[in-house]
Amino acid sequence: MLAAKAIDGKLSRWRSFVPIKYFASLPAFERPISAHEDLTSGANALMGSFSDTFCGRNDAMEAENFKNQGVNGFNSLVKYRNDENIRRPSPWNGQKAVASSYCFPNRVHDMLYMPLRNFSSQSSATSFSDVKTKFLGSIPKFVKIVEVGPRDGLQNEKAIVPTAVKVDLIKMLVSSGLSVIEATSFVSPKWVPQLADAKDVLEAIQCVQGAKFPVLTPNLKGFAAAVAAGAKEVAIFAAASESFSRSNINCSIKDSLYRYREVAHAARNSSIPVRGDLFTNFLRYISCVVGCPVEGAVSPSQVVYVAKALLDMGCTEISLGDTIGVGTPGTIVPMLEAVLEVVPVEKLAVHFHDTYGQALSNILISLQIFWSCKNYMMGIRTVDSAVSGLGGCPYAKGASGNVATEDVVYMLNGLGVKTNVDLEKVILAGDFICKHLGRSPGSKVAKALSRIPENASKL
Ligand SMILES: CC(C)(COP(=O)([O-])OP(=O)([O-])OC[C@H]1O[C@@H](n2cnc3c(N)ncnc32)[C@H](O)[C@@H]1OP(=O)([O-])[O-])[C@@H](O)C(=O)NCCC(=O)NCCSC(=O)C[C@@](C)(O)CC(=O)[O-]
Repeated sequence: MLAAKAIDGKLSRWRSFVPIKYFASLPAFERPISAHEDLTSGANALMGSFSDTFCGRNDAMEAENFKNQGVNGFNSLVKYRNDENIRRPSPWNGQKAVASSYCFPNRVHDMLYMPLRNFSSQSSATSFSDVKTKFLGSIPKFVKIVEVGPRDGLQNEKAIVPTAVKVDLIKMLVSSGLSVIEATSFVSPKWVPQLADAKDVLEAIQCVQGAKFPVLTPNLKGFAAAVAAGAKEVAIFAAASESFSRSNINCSIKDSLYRYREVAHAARNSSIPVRGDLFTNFLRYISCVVGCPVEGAVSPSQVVYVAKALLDMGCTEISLGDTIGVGTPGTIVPMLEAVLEVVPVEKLAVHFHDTYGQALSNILISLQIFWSCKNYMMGIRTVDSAVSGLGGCPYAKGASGNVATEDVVYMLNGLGVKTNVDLEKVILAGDFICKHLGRSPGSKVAKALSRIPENASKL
């Protein structure tokens, strides 16, 4: 087991830019711990919130004991509090556990947190709209989900997925209502052999109606090949970190921007009718927006520099990628604030990997964020995700999958945000590709629903 100090040292790589103003209302312990707040003061704060919660004298003594044991005590305190939460009635909302016992037999923990809603992710409580206005007012009514599984997901698979399976997956995703599906990449097959069939995939889905199929293009060669295969939208991908740029596309940030200006120029000039339609969109990525596998924390100013360059060259949408999934709301908010200074909110998208399990909270804070000085009253409206949480980047060691589309849809349904995506159909698509890959679904929602008897679910 790693010593606590070593873990703390590793984590401090990602902790440089912690804002307090967005989190001022959080209890001290739940506020992001900044570099100068150590675990012992976290234990102090936890003890405070713990004592508030349980009030009893024994609890206070227990908490004091744990506190005196330093870091180990901190962990024991968390465990003690969790155990007590299970043993006692839920202290936060006073609701009794009502989940039908046959759904989660012997799962006291699940039952305590199960809302009184018969497995629906959507609140039926009348007071929910008040809560929504108070806390979730800036959340858009509609969120566009950009499905990146067939590209970001499959580029990272050890086994090469047959073209026909990729095409079937894309068709299933379209039938679920997803309106933008990143289909593949026109990159060097020596670098990403998993997507060497880009031309065949794109040609095979030309007749599929109902969705857009952007493809990644790292240079003019990729752009030309994509257009020849029928692409109507291309996405470029720059990095906010110098080292990642070199390992991912073999050139500096500056050189990559030069290449992308060439692609942008070609895109603008290619009012070439592409199989009947005009070439429409030129989009997208900045990788490593809060952390780089080589350099550690990435400063918001580096992201702003690249974002401004992409905007100036004509990108219609800029997706901010936490490529290795190290961000928390504590680092995502200052990065977004900085980028919103130069890019209008309606042109931004977020792209989170779930390595540390932070993706949904990062999405939620991105939907909530608004830039009061400029009167943006709504947060970000475009979210990337991958069916079944597929993904990772072959050039970002340690990056795990993208946030799962199923989990994002479930959360947005729960918030009453429209996506036009049918959760059940995405789950089927996830099941299809996971069976092919020989693994169980990476989506928590898909896993949970697979455990519930069919007639118990009202989703
Ligand atoms: C950019 C290059 C091509 C430079 O690679 P290079 O080796 O520096 O390029 P080069 O110009 O020297 O060419 C080398 C060879 O590649 C060929 N080539 C050159 N370009 C192409 C092309 N477009 N399509 C097909 N072939 C190409 C070229 O013709 C030549 O072939 P050879 O003469 O040796 O036979 C390479 O580094 C590359 O393909 N990198 C792509 C890496 C990649 O796809 N990474 C994953 C996507 S990024 C990501 O996942 C992050 C993101 C977007 O999801 C956001 C997030 O998660 O946060």
